[in-house]
Amino acid sequence: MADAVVLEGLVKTFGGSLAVDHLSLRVPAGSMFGLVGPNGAGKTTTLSMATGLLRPDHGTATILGHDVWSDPAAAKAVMGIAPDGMRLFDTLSGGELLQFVGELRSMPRVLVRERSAELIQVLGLGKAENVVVADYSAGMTKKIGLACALLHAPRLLVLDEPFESVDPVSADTILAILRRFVAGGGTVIMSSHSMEFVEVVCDRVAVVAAGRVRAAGTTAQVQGGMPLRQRFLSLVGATGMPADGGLQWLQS
Ligand SMILES: Nc1ncnc2c1ncn2[C@@H]1O[C@H](COP(=O)(O)OP(=O)(O)OP(=O)(O)O)[C@@H](O)[C@H]1O
Repeated sequence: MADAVVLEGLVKTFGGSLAVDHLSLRVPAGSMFGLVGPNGAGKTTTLSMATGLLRPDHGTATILGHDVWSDPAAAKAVMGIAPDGMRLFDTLSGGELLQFVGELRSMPRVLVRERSAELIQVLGLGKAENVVVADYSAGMTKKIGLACALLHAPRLLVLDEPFESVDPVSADTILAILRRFVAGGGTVIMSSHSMEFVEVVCDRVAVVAAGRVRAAGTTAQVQGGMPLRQRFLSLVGATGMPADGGLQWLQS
């Protein structure tokens, strides 16, 4: 299987502190790929460098054969991204935002209208189509962000926590959309903190900690015969409450 994403030796330092440390990763085309790791592991920084939002200090990112930093237009044409906390033009309504994104992508207006109507309906945003995005709930914002990422029918979707804040019905819908996308040859990379979810949904997974890949492969390979949560904790080193019980004052 050809690789949809190839990351080689990515490095990013913020103010002398290493966020991503010579990270290399391959994501085969047609996979539903989960990127997991503790808070601050470097997932968002990695995805930002992979999608052309953040310039790496070192290393390369190649999307479907296009180098993200030497040929950004070609790379960005084939991907749809919904990064965490992405600033949307939130003074626009959901419908206007999709029109605007379509224009940025130089899509024909009729096509944008057709696809927007379908996405808004499927994602259950019908009542919110004419409401400004600033007034959306967290889950609605997630869904309109996904609609923006899907509008131009990309071949790679890069999603930061796509199911966070989303209700179970909408999560099922989003999952069905992503599965259909992958069945059609598309590739999805998603970051997530839900091990149970990644275990069920993703056919491949990479565990990142302190800016490095600790394990990567098919989900079954990474699990090594144990629940992903357990494998994750053993890979990243579980740190929890001290055995002697910290925070004694909470019981006072
Ligand atoms: N713009 C920035 N300026 C300074 N430090 C940053 C910046 N962005 C990220 N970092 C630091 O880089 C490290 C990795 O952060 P990153 O957001 O990539 O982690 P993450 O794995 O996505 O975490 P989370 O699961 O909490 O979202 C952290 O130590 C973070 O404080």
